[in-house]
Amino acid sequence: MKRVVLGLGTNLGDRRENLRAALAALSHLPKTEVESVSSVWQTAPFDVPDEQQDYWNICVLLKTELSPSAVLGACLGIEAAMGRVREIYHGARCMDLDVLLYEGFTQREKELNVPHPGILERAFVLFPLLELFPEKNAFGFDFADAPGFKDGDDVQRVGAAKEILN
Ligand SMILES: Nc1ncnc2c1ncn2[C@@H]1O[C@H](COP(=O)(O)OP(=O)(O)OP(=O)(O)O)[C@@H](O)[C@H]1O
Ligand SMILES: Nc1nc2c(c(=O)[nH]1)N=C(CO)CN2
Repeated sequence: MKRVVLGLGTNLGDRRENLRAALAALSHLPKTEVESVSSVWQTAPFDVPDEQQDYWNICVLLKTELSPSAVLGACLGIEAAMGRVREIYHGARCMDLDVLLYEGFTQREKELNVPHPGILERAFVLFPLLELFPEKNAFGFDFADAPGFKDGDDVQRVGAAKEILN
């Protein structure tokens, strides 16, 4: 089993229901277990082209026997099943699933770029990620001093996933 970290974000429609639906779908993936889920973080839209609602972001740690490309395929499938439409670059979306980290795997391709190149720059990823890995982690990343924490004023903890998403 490999450990995989996904980043989820939603800022269109009912953000609570969207995160619930995505987590339910992840829990039904074959050969995969959801090991832990970060708190829900409300974050100002970062690097977007228009006026948008705040995001709700979480990170999810999975254990899986799926390959990196199968995990990506599952993420894209969940986005599609939830009705995601891609029109504008970084437009508002009901669900975005990013493969942030996959244990023992690095690939720099447009179709699958892992570790995700934005991790250290994005407060909306760093806050939930640091909750999953408060100390050392198996991915060789030191999140604690990442530059993205400078945007921490725009990040608010909504609550534990257990409370908010049950
Ligand atoms: N690590 C990754 N996780 C998810 N998708 C990836 C990854 N690396 C490359 N991709 C590719 O990116 C495409 C998804 O782009 P999408 O429109 O969701 O980008 P975005 O989420 O808006 O931007 P960003 O990647 O900056 O967060 C997918 O078709 C996928 O093939
Ligand atoms: N706060 C926040 N901003 C974003 C997010 C996101 O998940 N949260 N996702 C983006 C494109 O993937 C662009 N900007």
